[in-house]
Amino acid sequence: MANIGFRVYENVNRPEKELIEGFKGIQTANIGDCMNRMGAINGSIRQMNEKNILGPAYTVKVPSGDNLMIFLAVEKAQPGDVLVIDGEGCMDRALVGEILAKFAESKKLGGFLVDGCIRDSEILTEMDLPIFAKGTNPNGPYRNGPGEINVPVSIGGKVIHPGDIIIGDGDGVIVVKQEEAKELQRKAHEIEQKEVAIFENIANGKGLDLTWMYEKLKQEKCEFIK
Ligand SMILES: O=C([O-])CC(=O)C(=O)O
Ligand SMILES: [Mg+2]
Repeated sequence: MANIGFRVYENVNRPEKELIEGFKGIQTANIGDCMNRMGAINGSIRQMNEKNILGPAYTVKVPSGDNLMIFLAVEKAQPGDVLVIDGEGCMDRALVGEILAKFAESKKLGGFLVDGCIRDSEILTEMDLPIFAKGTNPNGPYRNGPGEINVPVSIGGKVIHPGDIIIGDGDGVIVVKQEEAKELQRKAHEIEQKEVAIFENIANGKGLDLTWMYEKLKQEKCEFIK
């Protein structure tokens, strides 16, 4: 009988490195615009140290305030993997601190995305390892388990599967399925090009084309009052 709630799936279907690297330098906002503005996780999980995150999800599900399985996940993850930790959004104690972060950095992991809190934050914010979390709390975690590794997790309103591509910058985090990555990269580059033209027009004094806005106002019969 499977030990539901306390188990480790050891194999992860990771995307090719080149597929992941295709997102380098693309703003999350532009990727999100190619997903009908539906691709981001909740903004309560934010960048803690100005380091952008990019890599395949290595997921961990832990009970509120317990990090036993996070130690195992950091031990087992591969270089580049992003530790995606479903900590049930707990704000009452931290799940990751200096020890785990330095261990992860020594293993060249891709960073932490925590639906929960971190601590030792003055050190973590100085590190090169990308860290995204909901907040900080000096209360440490328990280390009792249970927990699951490489199961689908719920992070900020989105389901994240092991091997999904995690892309995060100062705006927040977008989650992309491997099979949709190539097309999104192409579309996001198109948006970048369009925006280059928009900014050129603004800079050259040509203003901003607001035809779409006036059409919308007309359609909704917006009233102008003198
Ligand atoms: O003690 C813990 O498990 C969390 C922590 O502060 C660290 O990783 O440094
Ligand atoms: Mg600590």
